[in-house]
Amino acid sequence: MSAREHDLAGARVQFQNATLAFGHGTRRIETVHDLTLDIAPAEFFCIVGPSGCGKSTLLKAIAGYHRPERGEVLVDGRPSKEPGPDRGMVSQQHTLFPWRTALDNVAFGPKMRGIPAPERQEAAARLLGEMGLSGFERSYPSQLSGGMQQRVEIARALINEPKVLLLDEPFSALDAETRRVMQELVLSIWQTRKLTVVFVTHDIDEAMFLADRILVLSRRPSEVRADLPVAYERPRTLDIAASADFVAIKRRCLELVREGSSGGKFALG
Ligand SMILES: Nc1ncnc2c1ncn2[C@@H]1O[C@H](COP(=O)(O)OP(=O)(O)OP(=O)(O)O)[C@@H](O)[C@H]1O
Repeated sequence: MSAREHDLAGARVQFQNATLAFGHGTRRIETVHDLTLDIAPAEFFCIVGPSGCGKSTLLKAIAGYHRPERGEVLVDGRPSKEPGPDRGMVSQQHTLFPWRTALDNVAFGPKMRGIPAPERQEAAARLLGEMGLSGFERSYPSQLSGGMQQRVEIARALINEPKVLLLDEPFSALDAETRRVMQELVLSIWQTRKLTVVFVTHDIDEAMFLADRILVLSRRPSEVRADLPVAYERPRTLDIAASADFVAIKRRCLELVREGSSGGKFALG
């Protein structure tokens, strides 16, 4: 691995006894309680759990938008105190500037960092090509489908050469077919760039298709219900998905999330 490749490879993400909360006193809402977690460099890590348990807050803590009340959130050993280009985030909401073209949206980060126009535009065009959007550089977000807008969002995160890609239910608004294509795209980005990916989803099938590991969280204030390795080769074909072990992991995930949603007790050993 060259020095540059080493520079670009994924970062280690760690939570050390981290408690995440909003507000104070009687208005305090604790989302995540005393979480200790180690996500390896270049791991594809999925988080599932009941609605409102704090999955997005976890991603925001890694991104540096939310500081832990107690404990630490570390990226390559350094506390994540503020957002930075080493952590790119894509969510379900569209956050593209509607008045900028796809190219200018993607080139916006480098523009803010003072990268000259020809260089940033060339990099943005290259990434849009990689996302399958050649020919749409001059299109505005309103002229693109939901899936195409998400491709632009991903390109906008990738142009900063992040070591960690944070994806917050990025495909939940897309139809099943587009969603499957986008999942393949994210896998290919991850495999090519060796990034660490932290992916939040409500969809266990999506997590099973993508993840090296699945973290199942309980209801708020959430704690870890299970941390399940999904050690299957990719692509995960129908044969793999139908195997008894694979189905058993999926079933366990589903039961844990359902119990979490209804407040039931942890029943599986
Ligand atoms: N800025 C904020 N101020 C106060 N409370 C907040 C804030 N952001 C989130 N919360 C609360 O924290 C809790 C966790 O929210 P979060 O969005 O992290 O959950 P989630 O698991 O991602 O939910 P969902 O699956 O529904 O997207 C919720 O109860 C939410 O109302």
